[in-house]
Amino acid sequence: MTSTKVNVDLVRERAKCTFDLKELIHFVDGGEEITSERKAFEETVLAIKELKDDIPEDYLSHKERYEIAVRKACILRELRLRHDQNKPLLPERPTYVYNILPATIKDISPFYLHETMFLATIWGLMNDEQKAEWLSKALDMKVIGTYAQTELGHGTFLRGLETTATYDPETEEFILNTPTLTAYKWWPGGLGHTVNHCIILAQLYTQGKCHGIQPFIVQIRDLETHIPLPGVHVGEIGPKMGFQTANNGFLGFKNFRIPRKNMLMKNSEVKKDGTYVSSKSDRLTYGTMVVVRVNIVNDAAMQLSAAAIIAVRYSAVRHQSQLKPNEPEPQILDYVTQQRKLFINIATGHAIRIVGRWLWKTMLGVIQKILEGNLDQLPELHALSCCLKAVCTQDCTAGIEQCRLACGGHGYMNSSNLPLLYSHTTAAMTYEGENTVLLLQTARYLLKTWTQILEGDTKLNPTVLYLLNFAKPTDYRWENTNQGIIKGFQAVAAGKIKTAYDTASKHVSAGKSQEEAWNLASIQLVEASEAHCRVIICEVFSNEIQCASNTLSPNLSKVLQQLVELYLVHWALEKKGDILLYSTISKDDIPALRDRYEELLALIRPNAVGLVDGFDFRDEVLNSTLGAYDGRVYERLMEEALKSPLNAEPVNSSFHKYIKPFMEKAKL
Ligand SMILES: CCC/C=C/C(=O)SCCNC(=O)CCNC(=O)[C@H](O)C(C)(C)COP(=O)([O-])OP(=O)([O-])OC[C@H]1O[C@@H](n2cnc3c(N)ncnc32)[C@H](O)[C@@H]1OP(=O)([O-])[O-]
Ligand SMILES: Cc1cc2nc3c(=O)[nH]c(=O)nc-3n(C[C@H](O)[C@H](O)[C@H](O)COP(=O)(O)OP(=O)(O)OC[C@H]3O[C@@H](n4cnc5c(N)ncnc54)[C@H](O)[C@@H]3O)c2cc1C
Repeated sequence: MTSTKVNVDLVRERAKCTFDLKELIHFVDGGEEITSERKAFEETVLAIKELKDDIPEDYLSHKERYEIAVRKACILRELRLRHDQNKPLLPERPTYVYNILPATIKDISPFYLHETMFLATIWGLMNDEQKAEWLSKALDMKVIGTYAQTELGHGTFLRGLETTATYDPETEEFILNTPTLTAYKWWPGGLGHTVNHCIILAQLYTQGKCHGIQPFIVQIRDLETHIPLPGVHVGEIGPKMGFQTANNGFLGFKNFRIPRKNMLMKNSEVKKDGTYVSSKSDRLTYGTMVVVRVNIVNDAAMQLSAAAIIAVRYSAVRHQSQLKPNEPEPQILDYVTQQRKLFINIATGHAIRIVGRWLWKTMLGVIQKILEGNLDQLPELHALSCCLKAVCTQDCTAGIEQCRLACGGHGYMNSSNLPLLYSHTTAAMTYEGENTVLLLQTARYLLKTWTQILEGDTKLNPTVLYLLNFAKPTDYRWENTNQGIIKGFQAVAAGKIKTAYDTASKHVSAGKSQEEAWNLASIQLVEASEAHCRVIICEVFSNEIQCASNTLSPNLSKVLQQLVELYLVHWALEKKGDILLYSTISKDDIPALRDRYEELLALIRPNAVGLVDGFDFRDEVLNSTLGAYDGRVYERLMEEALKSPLNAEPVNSSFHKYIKPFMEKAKL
C-alpha cells in the first residue's frame, strides 16, 4: 500500500505557485542562514533513532507515555546543551529549536518548565552570587526544576497565594508551610515526578510582618534517590485535556527549612537579622511571566501554521460533492466557503509570527533598559504582552478548530494531529495568565492612558499614541484601503476605551466604589482591550510586510500583501458592527469590502498550497495523516487505523465474555 508518489492534485497545485518557495521559506525563518541552521538541527534530531516511536502514543498507558517522554527529554536536553553552547539564554529572536520538538515528544516535554520558566527565573531574579551558584548547574541538568506559583485555591490572584516562607533569624533559614489544602501548589509542569528543585512563590514573613510574594529556590527530592525530602508532599495531578506528558504536579510543605540565601534576591532582600529590603518595584517579581507570555505568542503562531498546512493540503486532495452536474467532484479547496475557513488562518499564521518577533524585540529592548535601572517602559511591555498573549492564543485556538472543521470527519481523528494542536493552544488561553484577566490588565493601562489624554498630557507611549487622534472630533474619513481600515480599527479602539471609561465613571458618579465600577464596566473593558490589540496586530503586520517588500521579489511581495489585505478586510467584516458604530464608514461601504474579500480569496487560491509549503514544517513535525507533503491521505488513515491493538486479533475476548452471553440472554 505504500508508495512514494505525491498526490496528483498536490503536484498540480504546486505547479501553479507564482512565487519562489525558497524565498518564502527564508522569509519565514528570518533569513537563508537561519533556514540552513534550522534544517541542520532538524536533521540531527531526526537522525536519532531513539527519538522515534514504535507504537502510536494514543495506545500507551499514562505511565508508559510519561516514561518515554522522560527518556526522549534526556536525549534532547543533551543535544541542546551542545547546540546552545555560547548562545545567549535570551537570543535575538525566538529560537527555532522548539519547531522540531513535536517530531519527538508528541505532547509536552516533562522538562519544558525547566527549560523555560525555571532557567528564566534563575537568570532574571537571582543576584550575581546566586546566579553563579545555580545557573550552570541548572543548564547542565545537575539540578532539574520547575516554576511553582499556582495553588489549588489561587492561580490568577497572586496576592492571595497562601504558601508561607517565615524567616527564622536564629538559624538563618526560611520555614516553608502549606497551611491549608488550597495552599497546595497545583499545576507546575514536571513537578509530579521529574524535578528535584522548584522556584516556589510564597508569602514572605519576617520580623512578624508579611512582605508579599517572593521567589525561593527549593530542593524537594534527594539528588541520588529522587525520594521526596522529609516535609515535602509531592505528586502528579492526573490526566487532562492535553499536556499528558508534562507531568504537572502538586506540592505541599510542612515546616520545611531552606537557607536564607535561597530567596531570589536580585530585587528584594532579607538580611541575616531578618530586615527586609524592598525592591525598586514589586512588579519585577512577575518578570518571568512577561517573558513567557511573549514566547507564547510565537508558539501560538507555530501551532496555527501547522494546522493550516494540514487543512490546506487535505483540502487540495479531498474531493466531495458536485459543483456542476455531470462534472467530477471538485477539490473541496474550490468551495469559496472552504477558502474562507482556511485562508485567514494562513494570513493569521504570518501575522502572529511577525507580531511575535516584533514583541520579542521590543521585550529585549525593555529588559536592557531595566538592567540599566530604567523601568519606564515596563508598563507598556506588560500591557502589550498581556493583550497579545490573550488575543493571539484566542485567534489561534479558534483558527485550529476551524481547520479541524474544514477537514470534516477525518479532522476529528487523533491521527490528523488537529485535536492535539487544539489542546495545546486552548491550554495557552488559560496558563500564564487567564486570557480575560490579562485583557483586563491591558484595559487598566488603556484607561490610565485615556485619563492622561483627558488631562491634556500628550506624552504617550508609542503603541497608544494613535489615541490622541481620536480624543477630540477629527476630520478622519473611512477609506477602503489598508491604511483606511487600520485607522478604522484605531477609531473603534478609541471609541471602546472612551465608552468603557465613561461607563466606569458613570457608576462612580452613581456612588459605586472604583472597584465595583470596574467590575460593572468589565465587559466593555475587555472589548476595548481586544480592539486595541487588533490595532497593534494589524499595524505591525502591515508595516513589517511593507518594509520587507523592499527586499523581496515582486512576486512574493504581491502574495504577502494579499495576505495582509485579507487579514484586514476579514477583521473589518467580522467587526463591521463596531466599525459602523465608531468609525465614519457608511453601510454603503460594506458591499465593496465584501467584494474585495471574495476577490482576495480567488487571488490567493492558486497559491494556497505553495503558501502552506512555505511554512516548511517537516512531516515528522506535522505528524498528521491528513497533512503530509505527499498527500497520501487515505493510505495513511488506513495505515494508522491498522495500528490499533484491537485490530491485532479478529475477535476480541470481550465478545465471548460479554456480548455473546448477552445476545444469548436476549434470545430467551
Ligand atoms: C507550558 C505552560 C507553562 C505555564 C506556566 C504558568 O502558567 S506559570 C503561572 C502563571 N500565572 C499567571 O500568569 C498569574 C496571572 N496573574 C497575575 O499575573 C497577577 O496576579 C495579576 C496581573 C492578574 C494581578 O496582580 P496584582 O493583583 O498583584 O496586580 P494589580 O492588578 O493590582 O496591578 C498592580 C500593578 O502591577 C502591574 N503589573 C501586574 N503584573 C505585571 C507584570 N507582570 N509586569 C509589570 N507590571 C505588572 C499592573 O499593571 C498594575 O500597575 P498599575 O496600574 O498599578 O500601575
Ligand atoms: C496546561 C497548564 C499548565 C500550567 N502550568 C503551570 C506551571 O507550570 N506553573 C504554575 O505555577 N502554574 C501553571 N498553570 C496554572 C495557570 O497559570 C493558572 O491556571 C492560570 O493562571 C489561571 O488561574 P486559575 O486557574 O486560578 O483560574 P481562575 O482565576 O480561577 O479563573 C477562572 C475564571 O475566573 C475568571 N476570573 C478570575 N479572576 C478574575 C478577575 N479579576 N476578573 C474577571 N474574571 C476573573 C477568569 O476569567 C476565569 O473565567 C498551568 C495551567 C495549565 C492549564
